Amino acid sequence: MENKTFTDALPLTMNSSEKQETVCIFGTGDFGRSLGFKMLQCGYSVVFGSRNSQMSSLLPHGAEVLSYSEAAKKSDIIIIAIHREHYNFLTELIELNGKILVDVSNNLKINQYPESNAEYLAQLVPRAHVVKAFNTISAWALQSGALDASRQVFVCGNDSEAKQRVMDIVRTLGLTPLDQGSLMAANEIENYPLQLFPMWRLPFYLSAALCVFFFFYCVLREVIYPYVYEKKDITFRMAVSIPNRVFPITALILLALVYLPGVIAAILQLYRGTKYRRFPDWLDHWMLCRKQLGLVALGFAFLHVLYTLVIPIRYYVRWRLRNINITQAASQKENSFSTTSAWLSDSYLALGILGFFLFVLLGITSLPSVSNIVNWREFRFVQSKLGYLTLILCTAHTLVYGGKRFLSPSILRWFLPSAYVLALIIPCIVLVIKFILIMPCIDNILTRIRQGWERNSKYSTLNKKSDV
Ligand SMILES: NC(=O)C1=CN([C@@H]2O[C@H](COP(=O)(O)OP(=O)(O)OC[C@H]3O[C@@H](n4cnc5c(N)ncnc54)[C@H](OP(=O)(O)O)[C@@H]3O)[C@@H](O)[C@H]2O)C=CC1
Ligand SMILES: [Cu+2]
Repeated sequence: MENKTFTDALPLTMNSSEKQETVCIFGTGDFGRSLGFKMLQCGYSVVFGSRNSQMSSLLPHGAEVLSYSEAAKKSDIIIIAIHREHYNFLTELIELNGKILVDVSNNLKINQYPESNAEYLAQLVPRAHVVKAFNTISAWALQSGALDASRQVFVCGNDSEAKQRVMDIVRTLGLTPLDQGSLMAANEIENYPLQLFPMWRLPFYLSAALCVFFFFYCVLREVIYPYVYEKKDITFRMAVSIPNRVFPITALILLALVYLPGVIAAILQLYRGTKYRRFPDWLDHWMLCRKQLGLVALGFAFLHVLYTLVIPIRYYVRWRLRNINITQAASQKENSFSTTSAWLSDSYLALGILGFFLFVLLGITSLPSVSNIVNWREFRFVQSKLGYLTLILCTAHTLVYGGKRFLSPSILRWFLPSAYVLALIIPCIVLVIKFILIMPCIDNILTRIRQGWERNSKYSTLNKKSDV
């Protein structure tokens, strides 16, 4: 990477004839310096407020350093790049009255203080207009220019003019401001950088739980059971064969779980007869992480493909094929060709390949760079229609692979059915309910509910009366 230093800061966006806007930054720490560097680059003139008003070699070239109160006089926008614990001295600065104070601070823990840092600042300097911004951008990213993943700057504040001016700065710095409303949103904005993969947590835990459960289930049925009853040591199956069951099963169940909340929501709407009631929190959260669930499912499907491709080079498989050949040669008897088996094997492979292809297509269309170029209707079409088609193909792939083998009672071991039978439960439930929901009579009611029609007309007349 190109090694930039603070002294290289040169205006990039403003030409010399334009009057440079002055911005004041309180605090010459890591963040204050990085932001100052970026602002100088973008054509602002920067004045630092500091306890030590001597110019240090660490500060960007072209910036001025003054005492806090002197610096505050230079600009009506002051960025407070100081930790909340040191805000106290700001109460004594009368120069801050009427100015726009930008709170960039973060905390070490979620909900560390009763009120957000920005609200606390607003209490300390009640006559200033406090705007929360920049806290999700790191000093390192500002300095190195590595802002690709985090160009979004959440902005909130009670004074809309102040907020607008801060958003203009954000835009000039090449970042994307996202207006989050009043200062009440500051708490959420401050908690945001402290969250670790919030939307990925449920998919990760769920897939880990499914993998562990199905792994031990398969080991019990396919390794321990033969050992107990036939004294056969087939523990080697734990390396490839069993994972190659666990991964597709996990992928199929996760894919079904992407579509399950949608059908639950539809059933809830049908039952309540209105769309004007909130879904329970767990359902809301589940709906919000469907994309992540789908991507994790795609990862497992990919693993299944890799594990399947190595089957021909496995020692056990080569040994078995050779033995069959030798036995047939010795007995001079050829196994007869079974058209049914050929059909079954080819169709489950074809279903698997097509299912995987559509799965990958679904994954690609969920990427922001792709979903941004299709409209909402096209996105819904791909994610819903194509998604269900993928689920149908993958379920059929599993069904054909198992065939009647999984369902015959003789395959029960310790009363446990094959893991594939368990894997098919949720996908089949989702597909059956979906099939019922798209039947014209039910689909009509659902469409009307979604257009705002209330089934319980007495309720709606009462409502209208109370509105009057
Ligand atoms: N570092 C980062 O990547 C990010 C930081 N932030 C936020 O920016 C703010 C500044 O962070 P950062 O620059 O990393 O912190 P630093 O500790 O590096 O800098 C804090 C600055 O605050 C000033 N300050 C004023 N009063 C005091 C005091 N009593 N004791 C100590 N320092 C004081 C100091 O400047 P001086 O010596 O000039 O007076 C000091 O350099 C924090 O609120 C942080 O949460 C937000 C996003 C990212
Ligand atoms: Cu498969």
